[in-house]
Formats: sequence, C-alpha cells, structure tokens
Amino acid sequence: MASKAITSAIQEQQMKGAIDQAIESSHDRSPLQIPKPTKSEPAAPRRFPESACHNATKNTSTDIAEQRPSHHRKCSVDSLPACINSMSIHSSEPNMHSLVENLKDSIKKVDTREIIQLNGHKILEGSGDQEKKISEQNSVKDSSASAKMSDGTSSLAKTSGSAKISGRADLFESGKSSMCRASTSSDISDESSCSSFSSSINKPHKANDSRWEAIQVVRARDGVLGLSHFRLLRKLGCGDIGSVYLSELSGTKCYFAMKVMDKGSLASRKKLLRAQTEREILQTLDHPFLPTLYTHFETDKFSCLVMEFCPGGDLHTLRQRQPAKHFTEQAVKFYVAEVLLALEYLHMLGIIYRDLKPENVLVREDGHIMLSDFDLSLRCVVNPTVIKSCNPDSESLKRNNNQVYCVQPACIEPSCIQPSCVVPTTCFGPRLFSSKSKKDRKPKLEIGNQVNPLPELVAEPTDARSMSFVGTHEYLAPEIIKGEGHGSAVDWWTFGIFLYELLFGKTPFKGSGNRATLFNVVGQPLRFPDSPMVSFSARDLIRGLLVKEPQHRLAYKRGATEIKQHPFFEGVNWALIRCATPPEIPKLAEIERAPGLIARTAEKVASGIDHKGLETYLEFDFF
Ligand SMILES: Nc1ncnc2c1ncn2[C@@H]1O[C@H](COP(=O)(O)OP(=O)(O)OP(=O)(O)O)[C@@H](O)[C@H]1O
Repeated sequence: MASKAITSAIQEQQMKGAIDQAIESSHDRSPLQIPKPTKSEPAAPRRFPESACHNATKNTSTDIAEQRPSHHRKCSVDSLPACINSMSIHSSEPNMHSLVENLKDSIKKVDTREIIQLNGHKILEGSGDQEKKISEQNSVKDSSASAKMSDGTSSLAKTSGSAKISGRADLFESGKSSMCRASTSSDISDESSCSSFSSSINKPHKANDSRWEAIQVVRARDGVLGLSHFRLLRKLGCGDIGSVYLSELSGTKCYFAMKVMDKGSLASRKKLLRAQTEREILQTLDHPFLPTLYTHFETDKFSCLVMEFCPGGDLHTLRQRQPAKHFTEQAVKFYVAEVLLALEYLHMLGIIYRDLKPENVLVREDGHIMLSDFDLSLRCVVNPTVIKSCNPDSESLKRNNNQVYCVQPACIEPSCIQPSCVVPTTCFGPRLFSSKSKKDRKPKLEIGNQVNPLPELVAEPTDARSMSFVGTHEYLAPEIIKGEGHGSAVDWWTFGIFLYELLFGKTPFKGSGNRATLFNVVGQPLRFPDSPMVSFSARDLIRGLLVKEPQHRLAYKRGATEIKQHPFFEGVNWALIRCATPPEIPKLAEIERAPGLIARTAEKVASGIDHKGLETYLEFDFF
C-alpha cells in the first residue's frame, strides 16, 4: 500500500508540470495541442499554453445522434521523431519479394522532402516559428540503418540550407513531382497529370470501381478535373482544416466526399503542413479499409480532396443508436478486426495513425469500415521484411523478435482480396466467425491463420519516436501524456480504448474534466463496469493493450500479429474479412436524402459551370 502511494505521489509530481498546463478544453474529446520540445528540453514534461487548442467549427451533419463537437477540434504539436528499421528480406519466396518491393515503392511515395538528416540528427522544418532541430540520439543508437520520417504535424522541410539530404531522399525527388502540387498560378492541379496517380494500376483495390472509371472518362474528355465538375449536395461535416461535402461528379450519379480547405485560412492558422500531410498520406493508400483519394485539385482559394463517400456515418454515431449505446460483442469483433487490418497496413507504410477513435471510423456503403483523418499521423520509413513464418517457431522469427514486428499481409496482397469482387459477401459470412464448437477446434497454432498459414512480414515502425502531444484526451497513451516520446505502440493503446468504448459505451479513464482524464490515464488502474457482460477474452485483450508501459503492451514487439492471435479473434478469417457480412449496412436513402440548400445553391452555380460562382458559394459557406 505504502509503495503504491509513493508511486502515485511520484507520478503525480511528474505529471504536474505537464498536466497543470494541459489544455482544459471545453470539449472532452478534443485533440490536444502542446508546444513541441526544443533540443534543450528533450523529453521533459512540457508547458501547455491554454490558447494552444483551436476551437473548430461544429459538425453540421444532421444525422448525428449526439453531437460531439470536440472531435472536430484538432490540435497538435510538432514532434521529435526518429525511425529506425534494420530490415531485409529473409524469405526466398518470389511473391513475398515482390510484395515487399511493392510496399517499398508505396513507402517511397510518402513524400520525404521534409526529412533532412544531419549527423544523426533529423531536422524537421515546419512552418514559421515551429521550425525545430531535433536530436534523436536515443533512437539511433540501436541501428545503423537509415530511416527517415516526418511528423504529420511538421512535415514540410526545406531542401536547402546546411543540412544534407539523405541519399534516399533523392529518390523522393521523383515522388515530389508525382505529388503534383499546384503551381500558384494554376487554377487547377488535378492528379491526372501525375504519373503515380493517373490510373488504378498502382492501386489494385480501385479495379472495377465505377467511380474511378467515371473520373477517368471526365479526364479523358476535359483534361483535368476541377470544382466545376462537381455538384455539392450537402455538407457532411466540418473538421479543423476543412469542410466535407457530399458531391456528385456531375451527370454521373457517382458520389464522393469532397474535403474543401480554404488555403488562406490554412496558411494563417499554420495548418498548411497538416493538410499536406493528410493529402500525401491519402495519395499513398490503397487498402479496402482506408480512404481512396480519387483526385485532388486546387483553385485560387481552395484545396479539394475527392474521396470515397461513406454513407453510414461514423462509429460514434452508430454506437449512439445501439440499444444501451454499445455494440454487441460480435459487432465489435467485426469493427475492431477491420480497424486492426487498417492499422497494420498503415504501420507497414511507416504511418503511425495516432488518432483512432470511433468518430474517425466511417461506415462505407457496404457496411465495412473506413479509417479516416490522417492529419495527425506520423510518417516514417520502414522496410518491410518477410520472415517466412508459417512456423511461428522459425529461427528467423526468433532472431528478429527483438527488433522487428511481424505482420501478416492478409489484406494487402491483391490476390487475397479479389474474390470479393465476384462473390456476394454473405457467402463468406459464416467463415468470418468460426461456428465450430470448442472441442472441434484445432490447436491454437494451427488456427492462427485458418486459410493457409500466411508468411509473416516484418514491417512495424518499432523505433519511431515522436515527442508530439497529439490525440484526444480520453484516447491519449500514457507515454504521450508523460512526454516520454512515443512510437507505434500508441496505436495499440488507442486500439484498446477503442475496443473498450465500443463494448462498454464509454472510455475507461474519462474523468470529470480533461485534467482528471489525463491523470486517470497515467495513474488509475483499468477497471471494467459490471454491465454489460463482456467475455473474458475481450477483457483480457483490453488488459493486454491498456498496459501503461508501452514496452509491456501487447503488440509492442510483433505488432498486429500479436493482436490477431489473441483468443478474442479466434475464428476470424483475416484474409477474407472483407467478404464477411457486416453488422449493419447503411440504407441507400442516406445518399438520396433531400439535398437541401447546398444542393440548390450548388446546382444553380454548377449548372452554368460557373466555377467562380461555386467558389463564391464556398467562400460564403466557410465564414
Ligand atoms: N469520406 C467521408 N464520407 C462521409 N463523411 C465524411 C467523410 N469524410 C469526412 N466525413 C464527415 O465530415 C466530417 C469532417 O471530416 P474531417 O476529416 O474534415 O474532420 P475531422 O474528422 O473532424 O478531422 P480534422 O479535424 O482533422 O479535419 C467527419 O466528421 C465526417 O462526419
């Protein structure tokens, strides 16, 4: 008891400096914004200015059962990042070689202009007063491999000055042009002119996508896509850096979610880099549970991202509609399994998501999920490594266990996905959750992957380190709050909170205010409510994930693979989960709902292809 009290007193003391100045946001789910540390104050608790959190516009979506405006507030601070991965291919399997190469290609597309290396230091140059030179002594000591990363919150670097650009960064010069950034004089910078983004060839999940084809038809006809090609039907919501509209590619009945960001507003609020980070990450993604960015273009005033529209709303809203405001365990299993695959893929690309919460998990037309919102993500470069681990006891796995993570590329390999295009989801429904009785089940090692044992891939940014104070209070990992530096394990902590919230209808450490919440996250033990009744395996998984010390947390060593093998997911067919029957499929009426004022306004403007008029409308809409 005494030692517990002492520990708690020490903890409290350590936290005081940090939390005393943490933002007491008026909204409980507000992401935080804390100044990044300077070189002279590397990992000490930081001082958090009260004014640091930006009040963003509230969601205007009409179908939100219980408004949580806080999730539309996004605050973040630049970080101290470092990412080291010493990876190589251990497998002789040609398929896996090419998979790894594909992944590496994808990784290259993450623009690393921002990454400058200088004698073991990485310099992330942000905008204005946020420029920092950051030491990464702690993280480089274990590895000789070069690794480059950027924090989503301070991603743009200058390529001049005294710093050297790493050799690898040269590779990104081509990527730079492939980003196809709008010239300031041009009105529109459609991706159609970008080789890396001009077809679905690099994005196999876009094959057979009618929206993609519709866009290509317009491109072939008009050259480039712009605002005038779209009818804005209604506002779906508002984030910190822009508003999202349901829009139709005129005359095609193809619907998209268009995120419109006011460039002037982004610049004045120093959010240009966040917007750029989000766009660059979106351009890189090609995964069934992550957004497809169909195109982006710019006008004088606006930067527009055209993404897949999710008519099912977000999981927070959907949870509010459930009896007792929580999902059934079966439904939770489905949603968190899909989120897990999305996180696994992101980690393979060297992207630490950092903002998992139900509000950011959208429900697509087919009831499957789509993880959205990447402007707080942290990017680094990883080199995925196949370790050929059909046999989990393999020597190579043992050898690499301490340095790398293993992930199964279940949803990455296109061949794993293809059947869904031709087979109705219900055909695979029963295979998602095994119906076998306990005694029929095979021993654990054999059911780890029921389809065929898949080779395991090493691709976890284990050594990435950031000092950013980003996230949402209730979802913040203890190491973020304590300012100890954090890596990919924060995504596994938030995964635990997410699982808890979906099951119990609330988060585990929520206090009376944000300050209390932060103290609880760091100092309070995990407790489960008496009701609803939740299985032992679910609680066990949560316990494993919500371990305060990241190095003892489940998935710290081997990433998503560790979580997939937990009994909670027993029977989940990871390779075919995309073909499973979702708990709920959104009604089509969502799309066809009376469009309202925006539709009329936009139609009036768009009917004359009055591009300037549409801009005027958006301008009016913004302020
Ligand atoms: N693809 C989409 N389909 C349907 N609705 C979407 C889509 N993307 C965003 N939305 C809606 O628009 C809202 C605003 O999204 P947006 O990503 O701009 O803000 P956010 O999630 O609050 O994050 P941020 O503040 O970082 O911008 C979301 O809360 C969601 O309701």
